[in-house]
Amino acid sequence: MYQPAEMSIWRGRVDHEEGALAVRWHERVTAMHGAIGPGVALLGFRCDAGVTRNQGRPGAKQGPTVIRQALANMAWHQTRLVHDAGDVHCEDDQLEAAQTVLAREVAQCLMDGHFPIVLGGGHEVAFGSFLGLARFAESQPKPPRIGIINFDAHFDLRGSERPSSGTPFRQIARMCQESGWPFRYCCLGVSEPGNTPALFATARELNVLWRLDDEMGIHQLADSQQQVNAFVESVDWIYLTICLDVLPAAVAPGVSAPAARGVALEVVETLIDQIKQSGKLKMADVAEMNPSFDIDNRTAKVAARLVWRLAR
Ligand SMILES: N=CN[C@@H](CCC(=O)O)C(=O)O
Ligand SMILES: [Mn+2]
Ligand SMILES: [Mn+2]
Repeated sequence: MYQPAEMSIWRGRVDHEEGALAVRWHERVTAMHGAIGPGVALLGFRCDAGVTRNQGRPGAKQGPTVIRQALANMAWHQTRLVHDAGDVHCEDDQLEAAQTVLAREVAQCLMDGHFPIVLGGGHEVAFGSFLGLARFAESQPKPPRIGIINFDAHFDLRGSERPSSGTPFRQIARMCQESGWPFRYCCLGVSEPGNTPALFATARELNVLWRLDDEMGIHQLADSQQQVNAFVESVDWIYLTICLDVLPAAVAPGVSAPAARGVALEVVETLIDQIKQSGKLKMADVAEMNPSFDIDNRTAKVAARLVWRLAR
């Protein structure tokens, strides 16, 4: 289920006649195995099972490939090392097993001092990511308060028996309840037409903090920043998860459920920078990249740009 990095994917334009600073990602990313020090660890989660189970449009399995391809050609402005930590493959419908393997890999990256960025896959990636972070948290002398910040048009709080891309935060809430941990979840960019009253009721029951997409315009940025700041202040560690369908469909068409409105990229990027500057960000993932519905690699490029920014 786990496969080490396939480094042949890291290729792109070469600008060496421009001098020593003319460097792109494909010339700097190294394989995790044999890594020379802690850095950013890119880990792919190749999975269609979550979206398929959630009545969505499959294709996210190819997400990690197209995000890496888009990253490969980006200019290198990074100050830290970036390692490719390989991929977790979900075979057929073996979603739970794939999430368990992802958790193991994430926990290992964290133990080794890396900053994991997981490339999805549907949003079922979040349960594996959180499991890995929770495992690492348990190894700390003092258990940290973990806060989840999800940029998403959807709560993904479905209560279905079968895990899917629509259930990860409900699964996490259940796990927290069973373990006696508080569930701290902040969902930014929620679309009212995209979530039934039942999901809003669940969010209320679980004390979820949220902000609607139509409360996140550029003119409302200060209020959004204040809400994010208050949440960040209330926790020790942050797990950041970005569902690409939080962005307008014109910016991110390559997802299972494109957003009619969405939150502007400039707002999402500004808030991500704010979260990063807190120094509490422990890991991140980018979910729902689906190349089957992309237009001219727009979504892959925007996903890569977000990873680029997180990995600065
Ligand atoms: N991970 C995405 N989940 C959304 C999909 C909504 C849709 O397909 O319209 C959800 O379950 O609500
Ligand atoms: Mn979503
Ligand atoms: Mn989602």
